[in-house]
Amino acid sequence: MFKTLLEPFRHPRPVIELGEGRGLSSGQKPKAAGAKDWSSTLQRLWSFLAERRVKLILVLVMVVFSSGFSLLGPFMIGRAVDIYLEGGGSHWGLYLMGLGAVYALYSLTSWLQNIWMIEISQETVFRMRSELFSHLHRLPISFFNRRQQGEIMSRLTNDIENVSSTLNSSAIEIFTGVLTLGGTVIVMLWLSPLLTLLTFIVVPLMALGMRWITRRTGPLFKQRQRNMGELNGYIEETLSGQRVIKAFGQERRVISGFRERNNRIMLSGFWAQSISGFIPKLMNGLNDLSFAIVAGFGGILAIRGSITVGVILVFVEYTRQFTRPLNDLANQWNSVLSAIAGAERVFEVLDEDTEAKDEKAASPLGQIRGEVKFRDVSFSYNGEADTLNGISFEARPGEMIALVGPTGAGKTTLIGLLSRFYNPSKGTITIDGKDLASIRRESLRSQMAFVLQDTFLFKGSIRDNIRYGRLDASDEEVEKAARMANAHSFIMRMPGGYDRMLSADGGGISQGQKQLLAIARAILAEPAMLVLDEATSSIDTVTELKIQEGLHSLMKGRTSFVIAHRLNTIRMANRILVLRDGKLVQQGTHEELLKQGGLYSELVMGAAGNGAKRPSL
Ligand SMILES: Nc1ncnc2c1ncn2[C@@H]1O[C@H](COP(=O)(O)OP(=O)(O)OP(=O)(O)O)[C@@H](O)[C@H]1O
Repeated sequence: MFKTLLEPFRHPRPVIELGEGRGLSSGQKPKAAGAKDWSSTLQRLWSFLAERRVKLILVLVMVVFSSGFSLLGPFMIGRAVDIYLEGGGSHWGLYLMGLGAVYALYSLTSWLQNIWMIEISQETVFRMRSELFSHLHRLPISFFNRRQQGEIMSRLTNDIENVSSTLNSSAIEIFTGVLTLGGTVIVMLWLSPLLTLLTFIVVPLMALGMRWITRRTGPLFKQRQRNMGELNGYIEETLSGQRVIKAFGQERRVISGFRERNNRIMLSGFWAQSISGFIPKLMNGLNDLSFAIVAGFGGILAIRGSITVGVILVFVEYTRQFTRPLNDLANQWNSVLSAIAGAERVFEVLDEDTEAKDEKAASPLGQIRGEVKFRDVSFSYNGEADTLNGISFEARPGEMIALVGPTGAGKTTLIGLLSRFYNPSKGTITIDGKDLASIRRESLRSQMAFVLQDTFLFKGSIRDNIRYGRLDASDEEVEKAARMANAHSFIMRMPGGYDRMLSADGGGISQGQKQLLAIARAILAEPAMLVLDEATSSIDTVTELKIQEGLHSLMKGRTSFVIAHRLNTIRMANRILVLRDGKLVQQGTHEELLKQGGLYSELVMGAAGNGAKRPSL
């Protein structure tokens, strides 16, 4: 066990900010965060807090009061003792009554500062969380291509929670600590500069000890946050991949993968907590030392008559008060480090570029006819090799265009460009003669509907899932769309009909039924243009026929782009685009292309050999 725990020290893991998911090559690893990064993270965190500056000022005022009252307490005790010893009558009793009032006010001001600080911290993390979530939804598809969902979620939950709990508890402690420390030193110097200097002997020792400890714990807290993100990513991936894991009997491997990641969290957590656990011990030891110094030297000074016994009492109490905030600050430092690590990971996502902004002059599209032109369009994912190369074609309004070609030919990428998920690196795409780059994304996508292979259904009723196509559609319109999509009869056969609740991602219904719901959803949206990715999974002939009919009603009068896998669909197309290695190698109707021979004929022959049902088109 101990050998394993020592592992991070023998082979320190490289600092990898976003793990493999981010797609950074080893030469691109981000730098380890230094003090400069911390200060810029703290500045940004401050910019969030500063929005609540009025409340913050109130908290500070309460901190000043409560610190003042906590300083006044021991002073009054000392005075009461001195007055009693000097035989000063009943004055000492008045001091004790005043002491009661001071402690009551101390409790009130502490309570107010706590309540207000909790409010500030909750509002701050609420804004951070909202900003992060809306930023995530403005990020380009390429961002999500590079990352695990669970890792992203960990930033929204764990990391923000870390910031929240530190703001809740540590911020007050730090304000109070600094103020109490300052106030204590001033009063101590006023009472006895000599004793104060003697108390200060322990300060350099404290600073050295703290430096030693935090230098070790800081990176470990950061590591723990990263490990937590990694584990969450792994959990999400393995839960959503349950079917594949079970089908390939990979449970053991998955569990051992989990154990490995869990172990990393345990190790970084163990060392971060264990080393930071030395802080109170160190502080207590040094506290006792300064206590002994003050008591010993104070006693000598009192015997010589330079100070009173009351002053020694006050001093002993102040010595405790002097080391306590230092102790608190030291303890809070670790949680501050952990919050900084969390905030850094949140800001990292906030710094990601959102989808390239629409050009200033970008205009809304207006109702489109659906004439699409690609002019010498090229595109590359990584800025190196072209995924699409010199593509030119035309789709007239209402035409159905089938995209065919071997796997990896670039069919999905072409559709991605048409929807402006990506921008072409060369060439232009126009809709009704307008350059896509000059059209607002939102107005473009609002006129397009997508029926993709991996139809996504949300947790909710069948009706709500269809209504996702047009939120203001009435129940009658929803049912009409379902009838046109051929989905009505299967919906009515289900218990609950349209109100039947689906679990997340349409659990509880078949692939074919999911497709029919997706078609109904698209029909309801009444788009001017359609993008269909025909399912490759085999569906029974009856359902397939229903899907074909549903698609037929959907495509009528709409410019449609279909990534087609079935000969029946392809034959229906007004034009077929044949892609190979990112190039458009042939285009025409089914008959024209068959006459030409070439890749299309080969694909169709292969398909025929395959039983003509599922060609590898
Ligand atoms: N996000 C991405 N980042 C980098 N390369 C990608 C990305 N998506 C696809 N590619 C690459 O681009 C090429 C074209 O992929 P695309 O998905 O467009 O092909 P496809 O014709 O739709 O294939 P399939 O029929 O298998 O779905 C492939 O070589 C693929 O590896």
